[in-house]
Amino acid sequence: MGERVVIALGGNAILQPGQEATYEIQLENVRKSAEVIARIINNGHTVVVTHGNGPQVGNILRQNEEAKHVVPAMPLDVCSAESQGFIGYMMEQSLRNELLKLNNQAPVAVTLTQTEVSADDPDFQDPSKPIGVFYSEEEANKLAEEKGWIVKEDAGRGYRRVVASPEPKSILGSKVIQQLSEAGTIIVAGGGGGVPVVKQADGTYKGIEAVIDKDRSGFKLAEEIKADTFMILTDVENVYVNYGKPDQKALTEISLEEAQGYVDEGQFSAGSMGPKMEAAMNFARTGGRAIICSLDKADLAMEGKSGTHIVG
Ligand SMILES: Nc1ncnc2c1ncn2[C@@H]1O[C@H](COP(=O)(O)OP(=O)(O)O)[C@@H](O)[C@H]1O
Ligand SMILES: NC(=O)OP(=O)(O)O
Repeated sequence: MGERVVIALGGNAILQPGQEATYEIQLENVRKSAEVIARIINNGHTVVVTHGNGPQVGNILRQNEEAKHVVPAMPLDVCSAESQGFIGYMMEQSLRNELLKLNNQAPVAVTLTQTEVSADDPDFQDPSKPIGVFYSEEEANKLAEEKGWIVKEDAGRGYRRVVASPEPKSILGSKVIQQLSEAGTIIVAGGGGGVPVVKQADGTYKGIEAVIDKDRSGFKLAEEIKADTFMILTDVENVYVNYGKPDQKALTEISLEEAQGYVDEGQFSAGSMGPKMEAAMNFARTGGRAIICSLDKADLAMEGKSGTHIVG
């Protein structure tokens, strides 16, 4: 039977480290992702796609800062909204085109989503979210000094600028996303984690400068719209124990208890697999099906034939 599945697309699905961030390269990456997602839809599932924006929002922020003497610079929450629009445009068009190739007429829509966070979140004091391009340690330190950036090492892949990444508390408008999804519409939502907003004393919302982790917001979205499955797509086929060591072992199906044991052993790096495992385990705790798998084999993973499955 068809399931309602939230798919969180990793940064690699839009731009791989080292690739030039041209429109053409990003569109082709998105098209390839859409090809796999279209197969899942064509197998009878209703998909809500959510995606990262780290490279894109970093580049948009930089464009704003470099051109601020010509055009006023926009704050980071507005850059986040711009990145959602940009990636949502590529994703909607690519999904529709790939579905058409399969003679599938499923309706596709993008919702520009806001995500509530707390202004008191500790990440505002010690930012952790890498955005934009990668630098050598030397280049990164020079930029930090010149521009007042905070830079950190990103999961062994180089140095990047970091910004605050508060924990998502709720997805604004998730009811509408749920209704559309229950009616069979394919939705792109919560892109880049959603635009971060805070609730004010009078109940109104306003933007706050941060970038939310899309695996954490993807879990919130999957929970709030009561999805059957939450699937995190990345560039490795499985989650591994002793990852990168000669005795690394692929995990195929693990219980929450087993997963917690590996978390306690420190098996999952903070800047990469850690947040994915945290999000997948949180969803499994709600009784749903949680999968971490490679983008290329997402359709197989959906049928239980690939990836790491965490069961509650
Ligand atoms: N235990 C582990 N098992 C599998 N991959 C791991 C593990 N620990 C760290 N990783 C790394 O996590 C990466 C995926 O995280 P990340 O690059 O942040 O994903 P994405 O950009 O796709 O969201 C993999 O490419 C791998 O190098
Ligand atoms: N917002 C976010 O998590 O982006 P990346 O996945 O690109 O880091």
